[in-house]
Amino acid sequence: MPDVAAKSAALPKLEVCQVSKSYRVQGKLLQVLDEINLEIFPREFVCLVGASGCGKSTLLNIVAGLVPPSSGEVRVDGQVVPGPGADRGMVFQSYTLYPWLTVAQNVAFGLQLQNMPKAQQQERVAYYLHTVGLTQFAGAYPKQLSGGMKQRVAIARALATKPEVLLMDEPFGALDAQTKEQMQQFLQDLWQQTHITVLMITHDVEEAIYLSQRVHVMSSRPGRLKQEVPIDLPEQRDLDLKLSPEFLSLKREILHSLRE
Ligand SMILES: Nc1ncnc2c1ncn2[C@@H]1O[C@H](COP(=O)(O)OP(=O)(O)OP(=O)(O)O)[C@@H](O)[C@H]1O
Repeated sequence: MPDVAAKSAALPKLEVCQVSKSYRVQGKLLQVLDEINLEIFPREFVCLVGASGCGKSTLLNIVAGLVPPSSGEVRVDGQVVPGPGADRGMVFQSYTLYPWLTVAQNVAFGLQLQNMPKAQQQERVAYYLHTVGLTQFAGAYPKQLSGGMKQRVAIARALATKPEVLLMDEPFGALDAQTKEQMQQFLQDLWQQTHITVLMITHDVEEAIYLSQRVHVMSSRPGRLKQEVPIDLPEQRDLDLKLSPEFLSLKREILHSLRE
């Protein structure tokens, strides 16, 4: 975790500046997000937690450039981002692999769009398939994979273009409890290896604490960031940590904040 001095010296990797979002629904203005300000520093893993419908996906989609904000802006390395870009890799909750492409072709998809030479693509794909432990499944099709494996392919695909920030929208929300815990351990280990900057949304408080250095709690209607909770737990984590008094105390604090 960046200590306070190191953090203040570093420039933010990702900035969400005064972002608000409203939709017009049946002639009325529905304010979904109200003046969201957020800074994420290089190598940080930050989670947003909030009740269903509080605007988490809307915020992440704005950061990804998939939805325009009504006001405010998003910056990566200090530059305003006007739309989607290879600097932000995205992993969604639902499986978004192309069923007609093999695992390796799915991971190569963004590289092809960048017109990367074939040999370099193969090298990059092999590296990221190894990173997510799926080398043996390079030639398999998505329908031959379990839910957890599909999400590992989606993560490899998002990482393959070497984004500055990885954005994750409830990536384990569709998995059973046991697979979900395995994937949390997998993502924790992956982050230890790559130290990529991550912004993830989840409504699973334990998952947020286990994975992050900071958790932001969102309130609803309109969505606001109401509390920032630093997660002062050791960087190296295993699942037993979830039973420790420090972990349970953080969980209590965040659950209380969500209920207020
Ligand atoms: N395109 C849209 N038009 C109108 N309203 C929308 C649109 N997209 C989202 N909303 C509304 O914005 C609010 C926030 O939705 P959003 O999906 O961002 O919440 P969320 O916190 O991600 O919810 P969940 O955890 O259930 O996925 C909801 O009330 C939703 O109905």
